[in-house]
Amino acid sequence: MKGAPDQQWNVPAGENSQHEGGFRADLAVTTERGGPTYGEMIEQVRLFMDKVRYASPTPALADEVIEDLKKLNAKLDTMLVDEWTSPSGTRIDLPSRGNITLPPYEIRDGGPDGVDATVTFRPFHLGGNGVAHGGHVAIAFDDLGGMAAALKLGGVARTGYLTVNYRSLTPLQKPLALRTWVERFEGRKYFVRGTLHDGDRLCAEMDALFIALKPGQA
Ligand SMILES: CCCCCCCC(=O)SCCNC(=O)CCNC(=O)[C@H](O)C(C)(C)COP(=O)(O)OP(=O)(O)OC[C@H]1O[C@@H](n2cnc3c(N)ncnc32)[C@H](O)[C@@H]1OP(=O)(O)O
Repeated sequence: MKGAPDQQWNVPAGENSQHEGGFRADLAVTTERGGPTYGEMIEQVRLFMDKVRYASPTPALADEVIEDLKKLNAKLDTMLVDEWTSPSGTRIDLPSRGNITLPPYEIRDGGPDGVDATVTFRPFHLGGNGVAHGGHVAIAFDDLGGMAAALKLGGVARTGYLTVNYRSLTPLQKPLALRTWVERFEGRKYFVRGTLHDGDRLCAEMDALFIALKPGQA
Protein backbone atom coordinates (compact mmCIF):
# COMPACT_ATOMS: atom_id res chain seq x y z
CA MET A 1 0.00 0.00 0.00
CA LYS A 2 1.23 3.43 -0.81
CA GLY A 3 -0.11 6.88 0.04
CA ALA A 4 2.47 8.78 -2.02
CA PRO A 5 4.87 8.00 -4.86
CA ASP A 6 8.32 6.69 -4.02
CA GLN A 7 9.70 9.75 -5.64
CA GLN A 8 9.85 12.65 -3.24
CA TRP A 9 6.87 14.90 -3.77
CA ASN A 10 7.76 17.45 -1.14
CA VAL A 11 10.92 19.50 -1.08
CA PRO A 12 13.10 18.62 1.89
CA ALA A 13 13.63 21.73 3.97
CA GLY A 14 17.08 22.51 5.27
CA GLU A 15 18.04 24.65 8.22
CA ASN A 16 17.33 27.82 6.23
CA SER A 17 14.33 26.47 4.38
CA GLN A 18 12.47 29.17 2.53
CA HIS A 19 9.24 27.44 3.37
CA GLU A 20 9.85 27.40 7.08
CA GLY A 21 7.02 29.31 8.72
CA GLY A 22 4.75 28.93 5.69
CA PHE A 23 2.72 26.03 4.34
CA ARG A 24 5.68 23.80 5.04
CA ALA A 25 7.30 21.76 2.33
CA ASP A 26 9.15 19.67 4.89
CA LEU A 27 6.48 17.32 6.11
CA ALA A 28 8.29 14.81 8.28
CA VAL A 29 7.58 11.85 6.01
CA THR A 30 8.07 8.58 7.84
CA THR A 31 6.86 5.03 7.81
CA GLU A 32 7.53 4.55 11.51
CA ARG A 33 5.72 7.25 13.43
CA GLY A 34 2.59 5.90 15.09
CA GLY A 35 4.03 2.40 15.08
CA PRO A 36 3.48 -0.68 12.94
CA THR A 37 -0.25 -0.92 13.69
CA TYR A 38 -1.12 2.74 13.09
CA GLY A 39 -2.66 1.85 9.72
CA GLU A 40 -4.90 -0.71 11.40
CA MET A 41 -5.92 1.92 13.96
CA ILE A 42 -6.95 4.28 11.15
CA GLU A 43 -8.79 1.41 9.44
CA GLN A 44 -10.73 0.65 12.61
CA VAL A 45 -11.75 4.33 12.87
CA ARG A 46 -12.96 4.27 9.26
CA LEU A 47 -14.85 1.06 9.98
CA PHE A 48 -16.42 2.72 12.99
CA MET A 49 -17.53 5.65 10.82
CA ASP A 50 -19.03 3.14 8.35
CA LYS A 51 -21.02 1.60 11.21
CA VAL A 52 -22.08 4.95 12.61
CA ARG A 53 -23.38 6.01 9.20
CA TYR A 54 -25.79 3.06 9.10
CA ALA A 55 -26.41 2.21 12.77
CA SER A 56 -29.67 3.02 14.51
CA PRO A 57 -28.67 2.48 18.16
CA THR A 58 -31.03 2.20 21.05
CA PRO A 59 -30.68 5.09 23.56
CA ALA A 60 -28.85 2.70 25.90
CA LEU A 61 -26.38 1.66 23.21
CA ALA A 62 -25.82 5.31 22.20
CA ASP A 63 -24.96 6.10 25.85
CA GLU A 64 -22.59 3.15 25.99
CA VAL A 65 -20.83 4.21 22.78
CA ILE A 66 -20.52 7.78 24.12
CA GLU A 67 -18.81 6.52 27.28
CA ASP A 68 -16.43 4.30 25.28
CA LEU A 69 -15.57 7.15 22.93
CA LYS A 70 -14.92 9.54 25.83
CA LYS A 71 -12.38 7.04 27.18
CA LEU A 72 -10.68 6.72 23.79
CA ASN A 73 -10.62 10.50 23.31
CA ALA A 74 -9.04 10.92 26.76
CA LYS A 75 -6.34 8.39 25.80
CA LEU A 76 -5.48 10.24 22.57
CA ASP A 77 -5.51 13.58 24.45
CA THR A 78 -2.29 12.47 26.15
CA MET A 79 -0.52 11.99 22.80
CA LEU A 80 -1.39 15.04 20.70
CA VAL A 81 1.38 16.55 18.53
CA ASP A 82 1.47 19.32 15.91
CA GLU A 83 0.23 18.75 12.36
CA TRP A 84 3.75 18.56 10.90
CA THR A 85 4.79 15.59 13.01
CA SER A 86 1.48 13.75 13.27
CA PRO A 87 1.57 10.37 11.51
CA SER A 88 -1.78 11.21 9.90
CA GLY A 89 -0.83 12.67 6.53
CA THR A 90 2.85 11.74 6.65
CA ARG A 91 2.78 7.92 6.59
CA ILE A 92 3.53 7.38 2.92
CA ASP A 93 3.26 3.59 3.37
CA LEU A 94 -0.45 3.84 4.22
CA PRO A 95 -3.51 4.61 2.08
CA SER A 96 -3.91 8.40 1.74
CA ARG A 97 -0.67 8.78 3.72
CA GLY A 98 -2.61 7.65 6.79
CA ASN A 99 -4.77 10.79 6.61
CA ILE A 100 -8.02 9.86 8.30
CA THR A 101 -9.87 12.77 6.68
CA LEU A 102 -9.27 11.63 3.08
CA PRO A 103 -11.04 8.90 1.11
CA PRO A 104 -8.54 6.02 1.19
CA TYR A 105 -6.45 5.88 -1.98
CA GLU A 106 -3.35 4.04 -3.06
CA ILE A 107 -0.82 5.47 -5.48
CA ARG A 108 -0.04 3.14 -8.36
CA ASP A 109 2.33 5.54 -10.05
CA GLY A 110 3.27 9.17 -9.57
CA GLY A 111 5.73 11.69 -10.99
CA PRO A 112 5.96 14.91 -13.03
CA ASP A 113 3.73 13.34 -15.69
CA GLY A 114 0.89 12.83 -13.24
CA VAL A 115 -0.59 10.61 -10.59
CA ASP A 116 -2.32 7.28 -11.11
CA ALA A 117 -4.25 6.18 -8.02
CA THR A 118 -6.91 3.75 -6.88
CA VAL A 119 -9.53 5.22 -4.56
CA THR A 120 -12.25 3.34 -2.71
CA PHE A 121 -15.10 5.36 -1.27
CA ARG A 122 -16.35 3.89 1.97
CA PRO A 123 -19.89 3.35 3.21
CA PHE A 124 -19.53 6.54 5.28
CA HIS A 125 -18.90 8.50 2.06
CA LEU A 126 -22.53 7.90 1.14
CA GLY A 127 -24.31 10.75 -0.56
CA GLY A 128 -27.66 9.14 -1.22
CA ASN A 129 -29.23 6.11 -2.85
CA GLY A 130 -26.12 3.99 -2.34
CA VAL A 131 -23.54 6.14 -4.14
CA ALA A 132 -20.78 8.57 -3.15
CA HIS A 133 -21.37 12.13 -1.98
CA GLY A 134 -20.05 14.60 -4.56
CA GLY A 135 -18.10 16.51 -1.92
CA HIS A 136 -16.03 13.44 -1.12
CA VAL A 137 -15.26 13.01 -4.82
CA ALA A 138 -14.03 16.64 -4.86
CA ILE A 139 -11.80 15.98 -1.82
CA ALA A 140 -10.13 13.06 -3.60
CA PHE A 141 -9.56 15.24 -6.68
CA ASP A 142 -8.21 18.11 -4.57
CA ASP A 143 -5.63 16.01 -2.75
CA LEU A 144 -4.47 14.05 -5.80
CA GLY A 145 -4.61 17.15 -8.03
CA GLY A 146 -2.45 18.93 -5.47
CA MET A 147 -0.09 15.98 -5.53
CA ALA A 148 0.20 16.16 -9.34
CA ALA A 149 1.02 19.88 -9.09
CA ALA A 150 3.54 19.26 -6.30
CA LEU A 151 5.30 16.54 -8.30
CA LYS A 152 5.50 18.76 -11.36
CA LEU A 153 6.76 21.88 -9.62
CA GLY A 154 8.81 20.21 -6.90
CA GLY A 155 7.16 22.28 -4.19
CA VAL A 156 3.84 23.02 -2.58
CA ALA A 157 0.74 24.57 -4.11
CA ARG A 158 -2.70 25.60 -2.97
CA THR A 159 -5.94 25.20 -4.83
CA GLY A 160 -7.13 28.37 -6.56
CA TYR A 161 -10.23 26.82 -8.05
CA LEU A 162 -11.50 23.31 -8.57
CA THR A 163 -14.39 22.34 -10.82
CA VAL A 164 -15.86 18.84 -10.79
CA ASN A 165 -18.11 17.64 -13.58
CA TYR A 166 -20.13 14.69 -12.32
CA ARG A 167 -20.69 12.53 -15.40
CA SER A 168 -22.23 9.40 -13.84
CA LEU A 169 -22.80 7.93 -10.36
CA THR A 170 -19.74 7.05 -8.26
CA PRO A 171 -20.05 3.69 -6.49
CA LEU A 172 -18.99 2.93 -2.93
CA GLN A 173 -16.78 0.04 -1.78
CA LYS A 174 -15.22 -0.55 -5.17
CA PRO A 175 -11.69 0.35 -6.31
CA LEU A 176 -11.91 3.21 -8.82
CA ALA A 177 -9.17 4.66 -11.04
CA LEU A 178 -8.36 8.30 -10.30
CA ARG A 179 -5.82 10.08 -12.50
CA THR A 180 -4.51 13.64 -12.26
CA TRP A 181 -1.97 15.47 -14.37
CA VAL A 182 -0.69 18.97 -15.04
CA GLU A 183 -2.03 19.99 -18.42
CA ARG A 184 0.02 23.19 -18.60
CA PHE A 185 1.59 25.80 -16.36
CA GLU A 186 2.21 29.52 -16.60
CA GLY A 187 4.59 30.88 -13.99
CA ARG A 188 3.13 29.86 -10.60
CA LYS A 189 -0.18 28.70 -12.12
CA TYR A 190 -0.55 24.95 -12.62
CA PHE A 191 -3.64 23.88 -14.57
CA VAL A 192 -4.48 20.36 -13.46
CA ARG A 193 -6.95 17.91 -14.98
CA GLY A 194 -8.32 14.72 -13.49
CA THR A 195 -10.59 11.78 -14.21
CA LEU A 196 -12.36 9.21 -12.06
CA HIS A 197 -13.34 5.93 -13.70
CA ASP A 198 -15.30 2.85 -12.63
CA GLY A 199 -13.81 0.43 -15.15
CA ASP A 200 -14.43 2.06 -18.53
CA ARG A 201 -17.19 4.30 -17.21
CA LEU A 202 -16.30 7.94 -16.52
CA CYS A 203 -17.74 8.98 -13.14
CA ALA A 204 -16.29 12.49 -12.84
CA GLU A 205 -13.76 14.92 -14.28
CA MET A 206 -11.76 17.69 -12.63
CA ASP A 207 -10.50 21.01 -13.97
CA ALA A 208 -8.44 22.88 -11.40
CA LEU A 209 -5.88 25.61 -10.85
CA PHE A 210 -3.17 25.10 -8.25
CA ILE A 211 -0.92 28.03 -7.43
CA ALA A 212 2.67 27.40 -6.38
CA LEU A 213 3.34 29.12 -3.08
CA LYS A 214 6.02 31.75 -2.75
CA PRO A 215 8.77 31.19 -0.17
CA GLY A 216 7.30 31.52 3.32
CA GLN A 217 3.74 31.87 2.00
CA ALA A 218 1.05 30.27 4.13
C1 LIG B 1 0.09 16.05 -1.69
C2 LIG B 1 -0.93 16.85 -0.89
C3 LIG B 1 -1.62 17.92 -1.73
C4 LIG B 1 -2.70 18.59 -0.93
C5 LIG B 1 -3.37 19.65 -1.79
C6 LIG B 1 -4.48 20.33 -1.02
C7 LIG B 1 -4.66 21.71 -1.63
C8 LIG B 1 -5.64 22.49 -0.85
O1 LIG B 1 -6.74 22.04 -0.56
S1 LIG B 1 -5.18 24.09 -0.43
C9 LIG B 1 -6.66 24.67 0.44
C10 LIG B 1 -7.64 25.36 -0.49
N1 LIG B 1 -7.04 26.54 -1.06
C11 LIG B 1 -6.91 27.69 -0.37
O2 LIG B 1 -7.25 27.79 0.82
C12 LIG B 1 -6.26 28.83 -1.10
C13 LIG B 1 -6.83 30.19 -0.64
N2 LIG B 1 -6.25 31.23 -1.50
C14 LIG B 1 -5.02 31.69 -1.27
O3 LIG B 1 -4.38 31.40 -0.26
C15 LIG B 1 -4.45 32.60 -2.31
O4 LIG B 1 -5.49 33.13 -3.10
C16 LIG B 1 -3.43 31.85 -3.22
C17 LIG B 1 -2.22 31.42 -2.38
C18 LIG B 1 -4.07 30.61 -3.87
C19 LIG B 1 -2.97 32.77 -4.33
O5 LIG B 1 -2.62 33.99 -3.75
P1 LIG B 1 -1.30 34.78 -4.21
O6 LIG B 1 -0.09 33.96 -3.91
O7 LIG B 1 -1.35 36.14 -3.59
O8 LIG B 1 -1.39 34.82 -5.75
P2 LIG B 1 -2.17 35.85 -6.68
O9 LIG B 1 -1.16 36.90 -7.08
O10 LIG B 1 -3.48 36.30 -6.11
O11 LIG B 1 -2.48 34.89 -7.91
C20 LIG B 1 -1.44 34.34 -8.71
C21 LIG B 1 -2.04 34.15 -10.09
O12 LIG B 1 -3.10 33.20 -9.98
C22 LIG B 1 -4.34 33.77 -10.42
N3 LIG B 1 -5.41 33.30 -9.55
C23 LIG B 1 -5.43 33.25 -8.21
N4 LIG B 1 -6.58 32.71 -7.77
C24 LIG B 1 -7.29 32.41 -8.86
C25 LIG B 1 -8.58 31.82 -9.07
N5 LIG B 1 -9.33 31.39 -8.05
N6 LIG B 1 -9.00 31.69 -10.33
C26 LIG B 1 -8.24 32.06 -11.41
N7 LIG B 1 -7.01 32.61 -11.27
C27 LIG B 1 -6.56 32.78 -10.01
C28 LIG B 1 -4.15 35.29 -10.28
O13 LIG B 1 -5.00 35.98 -11.17
C29 LIG B 1 -2.68 35.41 -10.66
O14 LIG B 1 -2.56 35.31 -12.06
P3 LIG B 1 -1.45 36.16 -12.90
O15 LIG B 1 -0.12 35.75 -12.33
O16 LIG B 1 -1.65 35.72 -14.30
O17 LIG B 1 -1.76 37.59 -12.65
